[in-house]
Amino acid sequence: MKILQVSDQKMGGQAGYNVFAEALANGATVFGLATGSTPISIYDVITASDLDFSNAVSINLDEYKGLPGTHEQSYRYFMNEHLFNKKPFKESYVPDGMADAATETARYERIINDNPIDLQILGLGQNGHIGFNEPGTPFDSLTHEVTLTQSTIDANARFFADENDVPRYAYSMGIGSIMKAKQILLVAYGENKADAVAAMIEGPVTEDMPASVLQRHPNVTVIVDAAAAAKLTNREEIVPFV
Ligand SMILES: N[C@@H]1[C@@H](O)[C@H](O)[C@@H](COP(=O)(O)O)O[C@@H]1O
Repeated sequence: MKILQVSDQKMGGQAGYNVFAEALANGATVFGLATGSTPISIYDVITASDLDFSNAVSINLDEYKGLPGTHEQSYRYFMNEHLFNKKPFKESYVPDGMADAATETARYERIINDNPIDLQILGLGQNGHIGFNEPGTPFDSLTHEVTLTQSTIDANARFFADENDVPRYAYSMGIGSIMKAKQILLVAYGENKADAVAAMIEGPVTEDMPASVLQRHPNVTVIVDAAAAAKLTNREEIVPFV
């Protein structure tokens, strides 16, 4: 794993943009994208740039079950607002939260197989989840319906008027689907991610800590700020991004 430490999220946006732009320059045509507050600064730099990815395809990690793409808290809406409406891909796939679970998860996994992901961007849950793969999710899981944990519901409640409005289920790429990507960029900021960052990089590889599976992937870059990196003990592995 390559670990880049940035001074703040703005620098993280630049560092993440560099990884995206380099992949594109090297011929990447399929980008796996993430939602959450973490990747926003990367999308800001991408949309302000003159990068041309109008012939590339994007595939998002996950979507809340039961929210239509027009709902302001749906991940489709988020992606439209932060990236797709400003700079479109040739095609952008996000799971359809209104579709039947069995049909939609099978359809989505077929999309991933038909469009192998060159670069997958990931955020990190406070409990170490990637996509919506909560602790205990099998490492060989494919796109599936997820029951969100209380910790994830609590973390996401800030975006909804009422905690009871937070969906309890989601469709998510599985850990096996994510690990098929040729390259992975995981980004984490803030002290509330520090435990998960340390466990992901230095802890045992276990399904109890979904992101620890990345230790088995051959091409992973991690972007962290000082707060998220605070609990790493092998400090010499950390490369400052300036
Ligand atoms: N499904 C998303 C994840 O993909 C994201 O990584 C996580 C962290 O979000 P944030 O970046 O806002 O901390 O939130 C949600 O659970």
